[in-house]
Amino acid sequence: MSIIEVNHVTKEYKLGQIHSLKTTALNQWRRLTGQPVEERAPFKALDDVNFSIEAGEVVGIIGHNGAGKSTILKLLANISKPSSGSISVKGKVAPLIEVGAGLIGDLTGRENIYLNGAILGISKAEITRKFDEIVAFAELEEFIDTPIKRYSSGMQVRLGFSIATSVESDILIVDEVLAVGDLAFQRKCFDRMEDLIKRQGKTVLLVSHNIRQVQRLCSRVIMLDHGRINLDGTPQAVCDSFYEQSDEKIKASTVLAPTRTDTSGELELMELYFLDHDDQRTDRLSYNHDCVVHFRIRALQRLDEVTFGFGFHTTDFLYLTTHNSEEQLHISHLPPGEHEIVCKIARLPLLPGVYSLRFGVTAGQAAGGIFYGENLKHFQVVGDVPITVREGFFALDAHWLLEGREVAEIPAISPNTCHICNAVHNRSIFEEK
Ligand SMILES: Nc1ncnc2c1ncn2[C@@H]1O[C@H](COP(=O)(O)OP(=O)(O)OP(=O)(O)O)[C@@H](O)[C@H]1O
Repeated sequence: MSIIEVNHVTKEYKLGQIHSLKTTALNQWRRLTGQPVEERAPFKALDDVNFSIEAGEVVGIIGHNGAGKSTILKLLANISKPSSGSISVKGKVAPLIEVGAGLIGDLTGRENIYLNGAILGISKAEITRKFDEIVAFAELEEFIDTPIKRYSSGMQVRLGFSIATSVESDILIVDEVLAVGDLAFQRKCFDRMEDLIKRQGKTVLLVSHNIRQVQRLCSRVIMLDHGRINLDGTPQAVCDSFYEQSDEKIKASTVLAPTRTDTSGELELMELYFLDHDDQRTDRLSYNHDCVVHFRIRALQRLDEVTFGFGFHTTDFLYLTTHNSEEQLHISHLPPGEHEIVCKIARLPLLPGVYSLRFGVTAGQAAGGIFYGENLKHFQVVGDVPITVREGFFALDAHWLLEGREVAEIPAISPNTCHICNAVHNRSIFEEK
């Protein structure tokens, strides 16, 4: 029997109720002035959702903003009820869903720990036994007798996470809240979650926009799309598909993507484009094929000792690599006017996805450079990647050897002639004799 079962669950909200004050005032005004009052149809945050989870599974829930991720967690934590369908949860749930949820502002950290324990059905004796550990993990020793309303949101999350993960429970439900803490604390939470999962075999449901984190922690991932389950499968398959869909969305909106440039006024970037391996202008480059980046610039004055550089970054500004002309192209001076600079890239090693380009120019002694721009041009890398390459942004050109030889060259069974009976045995039989 599954530990969690979600059967045909639909959750409806009335859209107008989200901004209730504003909507009420607006409707009142319309009634007074004889205008039709806007009545909106109920909106389905979840639409006929079905899944079950076995004990010990670690399930990530991903999807775009408003896909229904938090709504599912709230239903499972019994914070809200489905409009139709049924949910069965067997076991004690420790939810960590909203910053400050379950904490009472006027009570101190100490009082909140006991209160939360009671809500989770934990005895006072157990809480007393775990108290120091909870406070130490949350790093709140100094503030434990301060009312929670004086805590920052990060401090509240630390306390909430520490309580939820210290008490005995069967199912841990964690929403995006972890992103609120500082990086060092996020790391600590991540390590604790790994420990709960790997050593204690706890059932965990995790909502996160941090797909890499989901991929690392989870054994299964559910992707939601407009309140429906779009995919349910292995982290690799579901996260890959999510990346592909996000890349497509980004690609579709890239024309309007803002560029970021900073120039001293000595140089202008006139044009920037790629040529593919067939010398065609394109924004679609092929993985593992040669390509060329063209930069057309205008020097507004004579420039001395010029170096060009460019790099690739992801659409969320993770810098991947840079290359500069310093060692290959010594430009002692560049006269005013237009110039064309070309950089040839051999066997583009970027894995399929959407990326963007940055470009910079330094001249003379100017420490900060005379031109720098990023997000200048989006491009897509397409192509088939060998199954040896699984994740990340680059494919290494690498080869495996077994005892100094390419594995493929060694026959599965190596025949040897037996010196006793003259028959051909495979190597292991021969060696045993
Ligand atoms: N209390 C509510 N009243 C009305 N609508 C709501 C309420 N809670 C959520 N919704 C709506 O339901 C939809 C799903 O919301 P939910 O918070 O589950 O999305 P999510 O996938 O967690 O999004 P995000 O990634 O932005 O946190 C959204 O359109 C949201 O506006």
